Amino acid sequence: VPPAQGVWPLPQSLSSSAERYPLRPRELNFLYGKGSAVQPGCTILDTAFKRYFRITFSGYSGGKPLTVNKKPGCVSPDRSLCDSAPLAALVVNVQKGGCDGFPDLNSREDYKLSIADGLGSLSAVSVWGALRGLETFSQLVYQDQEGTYYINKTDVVDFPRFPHRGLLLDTSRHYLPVRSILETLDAMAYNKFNVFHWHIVDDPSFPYQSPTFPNLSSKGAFHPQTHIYTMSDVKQVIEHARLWGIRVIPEFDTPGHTQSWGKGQPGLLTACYKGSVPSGTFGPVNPMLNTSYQFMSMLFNEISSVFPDSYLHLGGDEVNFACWKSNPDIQQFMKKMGFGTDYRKLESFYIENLVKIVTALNKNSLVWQEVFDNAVKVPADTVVHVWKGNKEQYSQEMSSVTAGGFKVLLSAPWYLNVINYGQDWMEAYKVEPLGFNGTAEQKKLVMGGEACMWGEYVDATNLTPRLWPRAGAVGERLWSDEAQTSNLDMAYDRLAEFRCRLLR
Ligand SMILES: CC(=O)N[C@H]1NC[C@H](CO)[C@H](O)[C@@H]1O
Repeated sequence: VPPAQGVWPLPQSLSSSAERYPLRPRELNFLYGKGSAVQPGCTILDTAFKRYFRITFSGYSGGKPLTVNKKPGCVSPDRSLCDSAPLAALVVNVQKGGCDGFPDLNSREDYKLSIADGLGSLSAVSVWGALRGLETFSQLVYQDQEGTYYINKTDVVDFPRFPHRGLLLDTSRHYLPVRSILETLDAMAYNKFNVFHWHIVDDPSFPYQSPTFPNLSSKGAFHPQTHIYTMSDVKQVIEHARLWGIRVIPEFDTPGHTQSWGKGQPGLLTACYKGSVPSGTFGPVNPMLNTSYQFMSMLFNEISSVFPDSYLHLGGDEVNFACWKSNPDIQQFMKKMGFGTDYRKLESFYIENLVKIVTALNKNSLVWQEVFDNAVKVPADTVVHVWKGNKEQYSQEMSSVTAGGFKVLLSAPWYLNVINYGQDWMEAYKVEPLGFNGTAEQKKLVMGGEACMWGEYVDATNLTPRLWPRAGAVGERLWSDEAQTSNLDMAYDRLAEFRCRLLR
């Protein structure tokens, strides 16, 4: 694969020529341009320069400068006469200042990269775009058979097709050690993903250590000391992600998927009944008790200060009404509220109250599609996350949600926890997020999507091989131009090359 074609995801525009420049690792400098609004001392780029030096020259052992080799077609016996001068520097110019912030949905990730006449120049509007350009630069460098590093004369103008390009990890079905999360963030950056959707708690375990409610993890985690995320673990993940330009959006899924919550917060979940007596099992959060909302208010108040992103994912998926139906107090409450026997109204009552709590904390909400399907009244800027059904069903859902005026994210065809024999990356690659019936206005409401790796059968032993390079197919679909990425054979060659890079 010609090196420039190896860049993954494919840039919006890339042109390169046979002209190439050798690179001497010990002589190449990443420099801030004189006019750059960002200068040394910007942690994000200072650390990125170091990181990308290691990544670009990952095969380099620091030995003597490698012999400089022939330019193609060079006939002089004196090899040194043949090569162009080595690339001396990559000069980075960032238009807007700001290095101590966090990426968000509106961050500018576009950049321009040109390698010509022995000089590399990278310009970007923000540091986040500069990070994307550094990733592309690192993928343009290659070694010839003698090990000399080269980069071809190249011009790149690039920007993402969608602003929300996410990956969900589920740390409840199986605990994932922090190092697995950090490694995943690194691989996400190589694929230009920019959102880590941390599905941090669920039915089986509650590993998030809440300073406000320490019993939630001490009673609800798989192990109260070893299978938890302390505040410093959480802050380490958030900072590591920030340095890569990746947002961290936590999901505390309620009212369903909350079995582990009940261990540390007695009285929070609905007691299920068998006839007229409690069965001893528990169901969704009890939506009729004020104590439930007081608890949620305190917990989400803490979560809002721990996680800086302006979005929180509230879940709202797969609420099983059977337990609510069995409980005589709930039955009483349904009558009092005039909900009749429509338990979707009770679910809406709960979600509406929760969204009010979260909105009061100045956070925007992401919710799974059931919240929309059950006609829950939510603020207009709530993002609906489509996850159910086959192509026909999720396309219909995308159409309905955007017709309702809501922003939308697509995950349904990208449940990578579902594995098949062979090259199933192709199915993920062929997805067209805008392939539903709708007006141009509706299409503008598609913020992007997320690949999901649910943890029922995934832990640190198989997470990475199950995720990569399959998730790369989603990464290219969400970053690159649709028309330029419709050929599976070309994608195969580039993805194979990219996988080799990942293995370095
Ligand atoms: C929104 C959503 O996906 N909810 C559940 N659906 C099935 C998944 C496994 O494929 C997980 O169990 C997940 O918790």
